[in-house]
Amino acid sequence: MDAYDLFRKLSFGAKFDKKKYYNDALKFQIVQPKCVESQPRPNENLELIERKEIETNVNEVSNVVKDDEDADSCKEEDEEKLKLLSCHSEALLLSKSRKKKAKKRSKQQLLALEQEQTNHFRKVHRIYIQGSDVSKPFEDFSELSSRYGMNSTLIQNINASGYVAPTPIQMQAIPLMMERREVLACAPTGSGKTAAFLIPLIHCLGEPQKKGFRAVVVSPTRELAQQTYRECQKLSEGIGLRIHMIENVSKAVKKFGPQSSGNFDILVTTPNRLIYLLEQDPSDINLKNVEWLVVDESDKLFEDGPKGFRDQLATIYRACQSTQVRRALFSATFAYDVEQWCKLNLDNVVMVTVGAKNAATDIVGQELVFVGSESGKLMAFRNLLIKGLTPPVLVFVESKERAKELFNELIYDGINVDVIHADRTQVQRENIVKGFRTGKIWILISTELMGRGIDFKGVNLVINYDFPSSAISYIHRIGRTGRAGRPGRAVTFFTEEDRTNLRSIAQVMRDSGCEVPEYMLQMKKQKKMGKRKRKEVQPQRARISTDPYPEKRFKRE
Ligand SMILES: Nc1ncnc2c1ncn2[C@@H]1O[C@H](COP(=O)(O)OP(=O)(O)OP(=O)(O)O)[C@@H](O)[C@H]1O
Repeated sequence: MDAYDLFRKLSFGAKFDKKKYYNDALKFQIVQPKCVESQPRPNENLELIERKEIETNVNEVSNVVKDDEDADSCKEEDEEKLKLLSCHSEALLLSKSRKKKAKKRSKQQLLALEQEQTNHFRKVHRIYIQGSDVSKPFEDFSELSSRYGMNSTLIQNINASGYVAPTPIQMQAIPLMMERREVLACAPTGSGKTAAFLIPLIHCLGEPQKKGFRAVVVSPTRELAQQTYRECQKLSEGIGLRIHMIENVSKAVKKFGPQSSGNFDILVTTPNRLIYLLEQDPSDINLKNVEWLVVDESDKLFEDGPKGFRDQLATIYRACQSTQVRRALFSATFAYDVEQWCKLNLDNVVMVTVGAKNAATDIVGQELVFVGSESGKLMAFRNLLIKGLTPPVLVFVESKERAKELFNELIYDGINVDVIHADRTQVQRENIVKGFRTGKIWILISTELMGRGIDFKGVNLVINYDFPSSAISYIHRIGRTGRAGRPGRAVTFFTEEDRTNLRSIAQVMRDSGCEVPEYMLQMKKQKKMGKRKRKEVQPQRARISTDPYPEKRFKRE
């Protein structure tokens, strides 16, 4: 290859200003010589013949030289070719890697865009998360079949329950549990937490099996366990899973003990009954195949002391020995202890919070009413009755004694009222709950027993006859109204003696958009106290009575 060839190859595709560089282009044979229309001049022919002769001579000489140089020039030619080839392959590689990078960049951009959309979606629904690789929330129940292959019967059951769209906690907690992630979830009262854990649980268990219990749901009260049991039955209808409660411990030994068939899948229980069976020697219930352990009202169950379940919960955890066990904790209120425990003990836990932590649901209109004294409470209550109340109404008092006292006062007013507390028999409690649900009972007086988790549809009004002992208790009590998006109302009586908790409850009210007098928020903050001390600070309330000496203080046994 000569210099001309090489130049032609290297300049292939390049554009020259052929007018400006005509002579050079001609020299390198990039353009054809312009045709001369005129005849050659007479001397020109001679010149041409001479030039041709000279050229032939030169060619001959150069051919001789060329023969000698052939070997060398071939080598050079090869090298040039190789250079060109390597240039070409390098260019190819470069364009390939550029394409790859562009593809990667566009994939990253797509992922970033998707993440931005997900973040926006969470922001709109006030879903806050903590944890790594958090599953994408979903918007529509039908997505569960396309994303997770959810059983169509389960989807039908969800629709049959009247759940048109998922609530925010369901949007985020369901995908997490479907992907078998351990979860600590905190969402407002009445926001559908029960279905948020039951739906993925039913999906994950799949077909019924004969391996004994594969899921355990722990609730703090029997009433709540019964309610969860019913919801679980409703959602798993037609799937065949066997759901049980521990009705009677001696029957439970036969049903679930070592000699049993193992023909059961989900257990919904309070801690005490389960502990009784676990602590028999040998144990009367086997939890070694448990795949899901759900703790409802987790902050309550984590409380220690005589009313707390912390020790029982620890025993239940130990009994669920499978390395495959996944745990999920749900509550409307958040406790620092629970969060720390989850961070330490759960596997790559995801924490989900909907709305502000420890906030009252904002669809409940809340009022604080100063009633002066205990006798003032009864008057204020009767005033509300005179103005007209729309049942069902739930009234909270501090203790079972006070529940009985108020009941005895109201029963003579000819009101359709009943009372529920721990001294009533199981059958009585069940009948009362049923009566209140079906509208037979209009006003139900209760202790803290009904404060958490109970879902009475359409409770119009909650009256805190006795001031709640903490902001947490207030949030749960007033959360019995304003559920599943329906509006509600809560009236809280207070006296001079209730100033200890007034500030924190006023703050909860302000945070959920209610008006409260400024002085309440300016009151001195209470120091953190131990349980025993808090009990001592609880006001000694006068007996609820219209007898001649209602203000007489006395100590109840
Ligand atoms: N997606 C949904 N659409 C409409 N209603 C729903 C949906 N999910 C649940 N519900 C209904 O909302 C009500 C409250 O649900 P649930 O009892 O689970 O609330 P919760 O968050 O557990 O409240 P709490 O903290 O008081 O225990 C129930 O009546 C339930 O049937």
